[in-house]
Amino acid sequence: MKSTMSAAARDYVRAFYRDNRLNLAVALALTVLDVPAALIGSWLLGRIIDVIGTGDASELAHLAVFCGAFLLASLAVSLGMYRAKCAFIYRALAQYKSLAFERLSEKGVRAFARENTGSYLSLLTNDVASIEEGYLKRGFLIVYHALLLAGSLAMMFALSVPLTAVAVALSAAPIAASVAMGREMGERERAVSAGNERFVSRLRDLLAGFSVVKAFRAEGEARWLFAAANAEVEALKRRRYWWECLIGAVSENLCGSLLQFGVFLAGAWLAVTGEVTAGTVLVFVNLCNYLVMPINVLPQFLASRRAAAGLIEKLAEAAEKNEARRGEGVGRDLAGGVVLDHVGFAYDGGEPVLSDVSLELAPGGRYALVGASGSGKSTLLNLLMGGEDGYTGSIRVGGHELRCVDAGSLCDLMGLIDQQVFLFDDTLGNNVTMFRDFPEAAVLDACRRAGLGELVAEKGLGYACGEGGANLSGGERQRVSIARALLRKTPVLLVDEATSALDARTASEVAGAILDLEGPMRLVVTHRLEPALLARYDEIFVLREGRVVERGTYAELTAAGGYFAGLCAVVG
Ligand SMILES: Nc1ncnc2c1ncn2[C@@H]1O[C@H](COP(=O)(O)OP(=O)(O)OP(=O)(O)O)[C@@H](O)[C@H]1O
Repeated sequence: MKSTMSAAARDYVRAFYRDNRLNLAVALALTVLDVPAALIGSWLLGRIIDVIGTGDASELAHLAVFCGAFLLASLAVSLGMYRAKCAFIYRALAQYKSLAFERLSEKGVRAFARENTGSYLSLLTNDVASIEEGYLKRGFLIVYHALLLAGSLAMMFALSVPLTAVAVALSAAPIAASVAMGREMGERERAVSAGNERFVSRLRDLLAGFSVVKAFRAEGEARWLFAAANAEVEALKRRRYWWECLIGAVSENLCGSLLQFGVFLAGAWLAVTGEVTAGTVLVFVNLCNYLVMPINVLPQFLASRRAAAGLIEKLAEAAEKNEARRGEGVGRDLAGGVVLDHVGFAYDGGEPVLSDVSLELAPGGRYALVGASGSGKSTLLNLLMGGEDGYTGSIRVGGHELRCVDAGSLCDLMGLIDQQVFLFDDTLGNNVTMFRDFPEAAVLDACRRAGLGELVAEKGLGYACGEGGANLSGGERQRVSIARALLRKTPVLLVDEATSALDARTASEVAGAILDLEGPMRLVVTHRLEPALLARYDEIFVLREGRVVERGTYAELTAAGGYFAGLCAVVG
């Protein structure tokens, strides 16, 4: 199984064993010891029957003492085994999930824009539960049952060769049936994983969009969407469970009844002819259970383990997709500024969203990007954030072509104040610092400049923001995003309609605060065409259907009386 795994998937398997080999070794050693315990139990039953036949009371007393000691010893072995297994399995899972999250957090920014986060939720919840059951727990059970099968056969062989031959012959058909059916199990397990992924995606959307659903009175439709996803995943689980039961029933009926009756009858005949004792027949009948069980479960367990290995592979593939780009580092002085030269861009081979865009943005400069809705403003900011590589022309950042710049270095350069603000269900302070260490004075200063001064003075940095920032107003949420960007002090600040949720006065104050900043180059997308603010930009770029149709200072553009002047007239 290991050889078919990719190198990336093997990394995840290695995460199970990191600093966990001692737990594994103890668990395996005690699993191995548990096998003779089961076989000795069968042997004891046979001995007791034979002693009854001889009527030797003192031998029976010895056996009773031995039985007591044996039960205590096997209990100790079992408890030790379970404890070591628990220690191994749950450490392995914690390490596996940590590695998965570490790899996901290293992905490029475009990964989270383009991929379905529902699939990651499923990979880290449902699939982890399948890996726990199918890969880790069943791994031990496979060892146990394989040894039990081998040990039972060896013991049978030692007790009676002809009776062992009968048992093996009667096991052949059910083994073949069980192996053949086990293959289908893997398919069904994978189908359940894919169904879980779709279910989690749908549920996440319905819960995240709950307010929209309510506002639209679309509860009935939401229930229908949920019901469809729910029914699909449960139907897939039903198919999987049915197959599991079918394998069990076929193996148990074919193997269990046929084997036990067959061996019992053949053993009785050998006992009548004096070849074996009655005790030996009883031991055989009991050992048949240890043949039936492994034949019943081993193909299933091996199939589940293969299916679970497939889930590890799936996670490895998902984590590798859209990996953050490693490339050239760019100095924070941003020598040469940001230069776009005849840039064009289209989403997924569609119509061009940007065409022939050429801009020069100097370090420390103030630039505004204006244009009607859908003219490509956000797309342009997204390109500068490294969100898409498929542009034509050239974008040079500090002298380096953007698509060759290291993703981490680009993040250090670019701060984004976005339209949509994500807030953690945590304190105001942690939401501003994003859990990183900053001097408190710097945090307070950023809050004050972002217009959060009053809130912080009244409620403090420890104020709980609530889920998604539910305890803050829309404007306060946006100010948190502005405070974050101010605190990071990146050389470039990209601002996408950051003041849209603020009232006119606060919006002007916040936009003014961004313009007042010393140091960063600012590119501000704005629909607010306030003359007092627009007059403060070094240059305004006017986008129309993806093209820069006008550029200049506010005074120049208004004097020209073109498209920009028209936009100002409409908005004003
Ligand atoms: N991820 C995407 N995939 C496909 N098309 C997209 C995507 N994002 C935006 N578009 C399309 O690209 C065009 C430009 O969108 P963009 O968001 O850049 O415009 P905008 O000027 O920022 O608009 P607004 O002012 O309304 O925010 C639109 O036609 C939009 O539908």
